[in-house]
Amino acid sequence: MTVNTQPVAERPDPRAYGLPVVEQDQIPDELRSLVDGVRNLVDAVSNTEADSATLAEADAAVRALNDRLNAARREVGTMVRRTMGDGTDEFGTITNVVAGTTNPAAPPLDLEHVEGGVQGTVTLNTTYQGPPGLVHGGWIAALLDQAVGSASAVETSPGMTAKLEVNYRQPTPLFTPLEISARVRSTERRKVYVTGQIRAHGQVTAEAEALMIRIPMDEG
Ligand SMILES: CCCCCCCC(=O)SCCNC(=O)CCNC(=O)[C@H](O)C(C)(C)COP(=O)(O)OP(=O)(O)OC[C@H]1O[C@@H](n2cnc3c(N)ncnc32)[C@H](O)[C@@H]1OP(=O)(O)O
Repeated sequence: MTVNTQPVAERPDPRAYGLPVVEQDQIPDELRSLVDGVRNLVDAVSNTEADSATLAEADAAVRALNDRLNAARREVGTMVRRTMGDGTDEFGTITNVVAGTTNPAAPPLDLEHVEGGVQGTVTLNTTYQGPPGLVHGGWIAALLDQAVGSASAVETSPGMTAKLEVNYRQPTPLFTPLEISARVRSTERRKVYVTGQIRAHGQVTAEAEALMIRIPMDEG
């Protein structure tokens, strides 16, 4: 049977779709620390003016580490279950490029469930730079896509983005706390209409209107 009612309280368990699931609180502290360290490493590499000898030494060390870490890899599609501050459970892809717990390319963004959707704060460094000192427009869209997807998932059930329209109202600055928020506005069968905003210093810098299509769920 296909679920056509909304909102739905139950979320599908990714294990039913053959995907491995890791509990967020079972991710080792050492891996969390490594992710943070590599995030800082990417920033350092992006901006370094170190001499050639230092660069060659760093290159050799990083290549050796790659070999050691690649010796044991997770399955593609591995999911992580996170319990938000209010007790709502959310499943996400563990390497999601915007909010994946183990992905150093993902900025440190934790979206929390609030009435009608989600919100969170993130500060971006030059890894996310587009124009000088400003966030790349593609990353602005990515942050909004994640926020509308997460809002739709926690307010209804997980889905895919069918449409995302972004309005870039003001330049979005680096090194500034950005408030990311999204709210579900309405639902119609599997269609979920969501809006999202990014604010810096209380001013909207970008906003989105999105259509999410909920994944059809078989109920036995
Ligand atoms: C916590 C997790 C957060 C994750 C956030 C990240 C989200 C993402 O980035 S997802 C990745 C980007 N998106 C994609 O790759 C999606 C690619 N597209 C697809 O897979 C499909 O087109 C998909 C799933 C959107 C819809 O396909 P399908 O499930 O077959 O839906 P379908 O049965 O055709 O349509 C269902 C309804 O949606 C409508 N619809 C579907 N696509 C669109 C569209 N693009 N525009 C308008 N309406 C649409 C249909 O008209 C239909 O409406 P109605 O109920 O009125 O008849």
